[in-house]
Amino acid sequence: MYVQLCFRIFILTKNKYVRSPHSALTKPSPRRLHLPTTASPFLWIHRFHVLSSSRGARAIGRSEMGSDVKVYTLTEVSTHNTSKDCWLIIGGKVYDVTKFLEDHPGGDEVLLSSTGKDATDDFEDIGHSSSARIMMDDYYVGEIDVTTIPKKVTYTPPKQPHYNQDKTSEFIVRILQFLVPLLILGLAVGIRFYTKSA
Ligand code: HEM
Repeated sequence: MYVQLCFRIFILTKNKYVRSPHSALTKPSPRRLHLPTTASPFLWIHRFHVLSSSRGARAIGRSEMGSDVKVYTLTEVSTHNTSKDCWLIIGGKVYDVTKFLEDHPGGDEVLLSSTGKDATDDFEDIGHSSSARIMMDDYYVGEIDVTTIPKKVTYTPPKQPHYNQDKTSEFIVRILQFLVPLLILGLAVGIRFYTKSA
Protein backbone atom coordinates (compact mmCIF):
# COMPACT_ATOMS: atom_id res chain seq x y z
CA MET A 1 0.00 0.00 0.00
CA TYR A 2 2.76 2.39 1.05
CA VAL A 3 4.86 1.51 -1.97
CA GLN A 4 1.84 2.04 -4.21
CA LEU A 5 1.27 5.50 -2.67
CA CYS A 6 4.91 6.42 -3.26
CA PHE A 7 4.63 5.33 -6.87
CA ARG A 8 1.55 7.44 -7.37
CA ILE A 9 3.15 10.56 -5.85
CA PHE A 10 6.23 10.00 -7.93
CA ILE A 11 4.21 9.50 -11.09
CA LEU A 12 2.05 12.55 -10.50
CA THR A 13 5.09 14.74 -10.06
CA LYS A 14 6.78 13.09 -13.03
CA ASN A 15 3.74 13.63 -15.24
CA LYS A 16 3.74 17.26 -14.26
CA TYR A 17 7.37 17.45 -15.12
CA VAL A 18 7.08 15.84 -18.57
CA ARG A 19 3.94 17.74 -19.60
CA SER A 20 4.77 20.12 -22.39
CA PRO A 21 3.90 23.82 -22.11
CA HIS A 22 1.24 23.32 -24.84
CA SER A 23 -0.69 20.79 -22.83
CA ALA A 24 -0.97 23.27 -19.99
CA LEU A 25 -3.30 25.29 -22.22
CA THR A 26 -5.81 22.47 -22.40
CA LYS A 27 -7.64 21.15 -19.40
CA PRO A 28 -6.03 17.82 -18.51
CA SER A 29 -8.56 15.03 -18.40
CA PRO A 30 -8.43 13.03 -15.17
CA ARG A 31 -9.66 9.93 -17.04
CA ARG A 32 -6.91 10.07 -19.62
CA LEU A 33 -4.52 7.16 -19.52
CA HIS A 34 -1.10 8.64 -19.94
CA LEU A 35 1.00 6.85 -22.46
CA PRO A 36 4.59 7.05 -21.42
CA THR A 37 6.43 9.79 -23.20
CA THR A 38 9.67 8.32 -21.97
CA ALA A 39 10.79 4.77 -21.61
CA SER A 40 10.35 5.11 -17.84
CA PRO A 41 9.19 1.83 -16.29
CA PHE A 42 7.32 3.83 -13.63
CA LEU A 43 4.91 5.17 -16.19
CA TRP A 44 4.25 1.69 -17.51
CA ILE A 45 3.62 0.48 -13.95
CA HIS A 46 1.24 3.40 -13.41
CA ARG A 47 -0.64 2.60 -16.62
CA PHE A 48 -0.91 -1.04 -15.63
CA HIS A 49 -2.26 0.01 -12.25
CA VAL A 50 -4.91 2.28 -13.80
CA LEU A 51 -5.99 -0.46 -16.17
CA SER A 52 -6.38 -2.96 -13.39
CA SER A 53 -8.23 -0.50 -11.13
CA SER A 54 -12.03 -0.24 -11.18
CA ARG A 55 -11.78 2.92 -13.30
CA GLY A 56 -9.78 1.08 -15.89
CA ALA A 57 -12.15 -1.85 -15.71
CA ARG A 58 -15.05 0.39 -16.57
CA ALA A 59 -13.09 1.85 -19.47
CA ILE A 60 -12.42 -1.61 -20.85
CA GLY A 61 -16.00 -2.77 -20.39
CA ARG A 62 -17.74 -5.33 -18.27
CA SER A 63 -17.58 -8.20 -20.69
CA GLU A 64 -13.84 -8.02 -21.25
CA MET A 65 -13.12 -8.13 -17.56
CA GLY A 66 -15.50 -11.03 -17.33
CA SER A 67 -15.90 -10.83 -13.57
CA ASP A 68 -19.50 -9.65 -13.12
CA VAL A 69 -20.94 -11.06 -16.33
CA LYS A 70 -23.00 -14.22 -16.15
CA VAL A 71 -22.52 -16.59 -19.05
CA TYR A 72 -25.42 -18.87 -19.92
CA THR A 73 -25.65 -21.93 -22.10
CA LEU A 74 -28.34 -22.30 -24.76
CA THR A 75 -29.99 -25.04 -22.70
CA GLU A 76 -30.22 -22.76 -19.66
CA VAL A 77 -31.75 -19.93 -21.70
CA SER A 78 -34.13 -22.33 -23.44
CA THR A 79 -35.86 -23.15 -20.17
CA HIS A 80 -37.13 -19.55 -19.98
CA ASN A 81 -39.69 -19.88 -22.73
CA THR A 82 -43.05 -18.96 -21.26
CA SER A 83 -45.09 -15.75 -21.00
CA LYS A 84 -44.19 -15.64 -17.30
CA ASP A 85 -40.48 -16.13 -17.89
CA CYS A 86 -39.15 -15.26 -21.32
CA TRP A 87 -35.49 -14.94 -22.27
CA LEU A 88 -34.01 -14.12 -25.66
CA ILE A 89 -30.58 -14.42 -27.25
CA ILE A 90 -29.74 -11.50 -29.51
CA GLY A 91 -26.25 -10.63 -30.72
CA GLY A 92 -24.51 -12.94 -28.26
CA LYS A 93 -26.34 -11.40 -25.31
CA VAL A 94 -29.14 -12.76 -23.15
CA TYR A 95 -32.22 -10.66 -22.42
CA ASP A 96 -35.01 -11.29 -19.93
CA VAL A 97 -37.97 -9.72 -21.76
CA THR A 98 -40.69 -11.08 -19.46
CA LYS A 99 -41.72 -7.59 -18.32
CA PHE A 100 -41.57 -6.31 -21.88
CA LEU A 101 -43.84 -8.93 -23.45
CA GLU A 102 -47.03 -6.88 -23.11
CA ASP A 103 -45.39 -3.64 -24.20
CA HIS A 104 -43.55 -5.00 -27.21
CA PRO A 105 -44.94 -3.18 -30.28
CA GLY A 106 -44.50 -6.33 -32.34
CA GLY A 107 -46.55 -8.37 -29.87
CA ASP A 108 -45.63 -11.01 -27.33
CA GLU A 109 -46.06 -13.95 -29.66
CA VAL A 110 -43.06 -13.07 -31.80
CA LEU A 111 -40.91 -12.80 -28.72
CA LEU A 112 -42.15 -16.13 -27.36
CA SER A 113 -41.53 -17.80 -30.70
CA SER A 114 -37.96 -16.48 -30.66
CA THR A 115 -37.05 -18.27 -27.42
CA GLY A 116 -34.81 -21.32 -27.30
CA LYS A 117 -32.65 -20.22 -30.23
CA ASP A 118 -30.42 -17.43 -31.42
CA ALA A 119 -32.98 -14.73 -32.28
CA THR A 120 -30.43 -12.34 -33.78
CA ASP A 121 -31.58 -12.84 -37.37
CA ASP A 122 -35.27 -12.51 -36.42
CA PHE A 123 -34.47 -9.29 -34.57
CA GLU A 124 -32.35 -7.86 -37.38
CA ASP A 125 -34.82 -8.83 -40.12
CA ILE A 126 -37.42 -6.54 -38.56
CA GLY A 127 -35.03 -3.61 -38.78
CA HIS A 128 -35.47 -2.46 -35.20
CA SER A 129 -34.85 1.23 -34.57
CA SER A 130 -31.93 2.57 -32.55
CA SER A 131 -34.30 3.38 -29.70
CA ALA A 132 -35.34 -0.29 -29.63
CA ARG A 133 -31.67 -1.22 -29.38
CA ILE A 134 -31.11 1.20 -26.50
CA MET A 135 -34.20 -0.24 -24.82
CA MET A 136 -32.59 -3.69 -24.87
CA ASP A 137 -30.08 -2.66 -22.19
CA ASP A 138 -32.91 -2.66 -19.62
CA TYR A 139 -33.44 -6.38 -20.17
CA TYR A 140 -29.80 -7.52 -20.38
CA VAL A 141 -29.02 -10.40 -18.00
CA GLY A 142 -25.77 -11.83 -19.37
CA GLU A 143 -23.83 -13.33 -22.24
CA ILE A 144 -24.43 -16.53 -24.14
CA ASP A 145 -21.81 -19.24 -24.37
CA VAL A 146 -21.53 -19.19 -28.14
CA THR A 147 -20.13 -22.71 -28.24
CA THR A 148 -23.54 -24.01 -27.14
CA ILE A 149 -25.30 -22.44 -30.14
CA PRO A 150 -25.42 -24.83 -33.07
CA LYS A 151 -23.70 -23.53 -36.16
CA LYS A 152 -25.91 -22.32 -38.96
CA VAL A 153 -26.34 -24.85 -41.71
CA THR A 154 -26.02 -23.09 -45.03
CA TYR A 155 -27.93 -24.81 -47.81
CA THR A 156 -25.78 -25.76 -50.76
CA PRO A 157 -27.83 -27.10 -53.67
CA PRO A 158 -26.76 -30.54 -54.91
CA LYS A 159 -24.72 -30.59 -58.07
CA GLN A 160 -26.93 -31.08 -61.08
CA PRO A 161 -25.96 -34.20 -63.04
CA HIS A 162 -24.89 -33.53 -66.60
CA TYR A 163 -27.36 -35.54 -68.64
CA ASN A 164 -25.79 -34.71 -72.01
CA GLN A 165 -22.29 -35.71 -71.14
CA ASP A 166 -22.34 -38.61 -73.66
CA LYS A 167 -21.52 -36.93 -76.96
CA THR A 168 -22.31 -40.06 -79.03
CA SER A 169 -25.93 -40.22 -77.92
CA GLU A 170 -26.28 -36.50 -78.57
CA PHE A 171 -25.01 -37.07 -82.12
CA ILE A 172 -27.46 -39.93 -82.75
CA VAL A 173 -30.38 -37.82 -81.51
CA ARG A 174 -29.42 -35.04 -83.92
CA ILE A 175 -29.22 -37.44 -86.86
CA LEU A 176 -32.57 -38.96 -85.96
CA GLN A 177 -34.08 -35.49 -85.71
CA PHE A 178 -32.99 -34.97 -89.29
CA LEU A 179 -33.70 -38.45 -90.66
CA VAL A 180 -37.14 -39.18 -89.17
CA PRO A 181 -38.93 -36.31 -90.94
CA LEU A 182 -37.13 -37.30 -94.16
CA LEU A 183 -38.28 -40.89 -93.78
CA ILE A 184 -41.87 -39.80 -93.12
CA LEU A 185 -41.75 -37.53 -96.15
CA GLY A 186 -40.27 -40.31 -98.31
CA LEU A 187 -42.90 -42.75 -97.09
CA ALA A 188 -45.68 -40.29 -97.86
CA VAL A 189 -44.31 -39.65 -101.35
CA GLY A 190 -43.90 -43.42 -101.90
CA ILE A 191 -47.47 -44.20 -100.83
CA ARG A 192 -48.81 -41.40 -103.01
CA PHE A 193 -46.79 -42.62 -105.97
CA TYR A 194 -47.85 -46.21 -105.39
CA THR A 195 -51.56 -45.38 -105.03
CA LYS A 196 -51.49 -43.18 -108.15
CA SER A 197 -49.90 -45.82 -110.37
CA ALA A 198 -52.23 -48.53 -109.01
C1 HEM B 1 -35.08 -7.20 -26.28
C2 HEM B 1 -35.52 -7.42 -27.48
C3 HEM B 1 -36.45 -6.51 -28.26
C4 HEM B 1 -36.79 -5.20 -28.06
C5 HEM B 1 -36.30 -4.27 -26.97
C6 HEM B 1 -37.72 -4.85 -29.11
C7 HEM B 1 -38.30 -3.59 -29.24
C8 HEM B 1 -39.13 -3.23 -30.28
C9 HEM B 1 -39.60 -1.90 -30.54
C10 HEM B 1 -39.26 -0.67 -29.71
C11 HEM B 1 -40.38 -1.94 -31.63
C12 HEM B 1 -41.10 -0.75 -32.33
C13 HEM B 1 -40.39 -0.43 -33.64
C14 HEM B 1 -38.97 0.04 -33.44
O1 HEM B 1 -38.76 1.00 -32.68
O2 HEM B 1 -38.07 -0.57 -34.03
C15 HEM B 1 -40.44 -3.31 -32.06
C16 HEM B 1 -41.17 -3.78 -33.13
C17 HEM B 1 -41.21 -5.07 -33.52
N1 HEM B 1 -40.44 -6.09 -33.04
FE1 HEM B 1 -39.22 -6.01 -31.46
N2 HEM B 1 -37.95 -5.93 -29.89
C18 HEM B 1 -37.18 -6.97 -29.42
C19 HEM B 1 -37.07 -8.23 -29.94
C20 HEM B 1 -37.77 -8.68 -31.02
C21 HEM B 1 -37.67 -10.02 -31.57
C22 HEM B 1 -36.72 -11.12 -31.10
C23 HEM B 1 -38.54 -10.10 -32.60
C24 HEM B 1 -38.73 -11.35 -33.42
C25 HEM B 1 -39.11 -11.41 -34.61
C26 HEM B 1 -39.22 -8.81 -32.70
C27 HEM B 1 -40.19 -8.48 -33.61
C28 HEM B 1 -40.76 -7.24 -33.75
C29 HEM B 1 -41.82 -6.94 -34.71
C30 HEM B 1 -42.48 -7.91 -35.67
C31 HEM B 1 -42.09 -5.58 -34.56
C32 HEM B 1 -43.14 -4.79 -35.32
C33 HEM B 1 -42.49 -4.10 -36.49
C34 HEM B 1 -43.49 -3.25 -37.24
O3 HEM B 1 -44.65 -3.26 -36.89
O4 HEM B 1 -43.03 -2.57 -38.14
N3 HEM B 1 -38.71 -7.98 -31.72
N4 HEM B 1 -39.67 -4.08 -31.22
